[in-house]
Amino acid sequence: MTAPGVLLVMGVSGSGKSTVGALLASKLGWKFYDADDYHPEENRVKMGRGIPLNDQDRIPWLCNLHDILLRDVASGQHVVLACSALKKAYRDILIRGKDGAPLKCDETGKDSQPAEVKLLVVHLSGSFEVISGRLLKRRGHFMPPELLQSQFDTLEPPSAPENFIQVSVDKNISEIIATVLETLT
Ligand SMILES: Nc1ncnc2c1ncn2[C@@H]1O[C@H](COP(=O)(O)OP(=O)(O)O)[C@@H](O)[C@H]1O
Ligand SMILES: O=C(O)[C@H](O)[C@@H](O)[C@H](O)[C@H](O)COP(=O)(O)O
Repeated sequence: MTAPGVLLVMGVSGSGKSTVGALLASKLGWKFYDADDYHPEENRVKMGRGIPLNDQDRIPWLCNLHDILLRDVASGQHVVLACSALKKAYRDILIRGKDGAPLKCDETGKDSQPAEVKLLVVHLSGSFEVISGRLLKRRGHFMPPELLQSQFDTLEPPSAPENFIQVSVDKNISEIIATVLETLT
């Protein structure tokens, strides 16, 4: 497979995005972003109070991430992004920004290309039981485990024509990493 500009590691809270994403970035020598680090304070406070985010809360956050990805990809930087990206519309924003794919003109203004991010989505998929068990053991994180049901309710697993693979969280971390790396080669 031609390497995508960006590997998006997505899934509900506790599915392993941060752990898997950071390891993949380190193995690949790619830059790593954890989308959690880009939430505005009000989103963190809201989640910390046990209130799920809504589209209004998430869209500006995703637009900001799209801009960061586009900037990196344009400079030839490959990136791994760990981000919940629960809905297809959210993944579309990561790829194209909020308003679809604006045309990016070259200096002469003659040729243009869509300002899209080429994404391979890695969906870490698992049961409520397995993931809630992991969240209950996780310490020092702002996301309360009680919000997990809302994450499952919101989740739209990727499907064709999205460019994606689904990997079970029942595998151990090394197996997950190996599966993703095999897909990339
Ligand atoms: N495949 C796995 N097998 C066992 N434990 C895992 C696996 N993936 C993640 N974990 C553990 O589950 C917890 C949640 O993982 P984390 O990477 O924080 O998830 P997320 O970023 O999706 O919220 C962490 O304690 C992590 O060590
Ligand atoms: O879209 C969302 O509702 C948020 O992104 C939400 O998913 C949250 O940020 C993380 O799930 C918490 O962090 P972890 O995913 O690391 O638990």
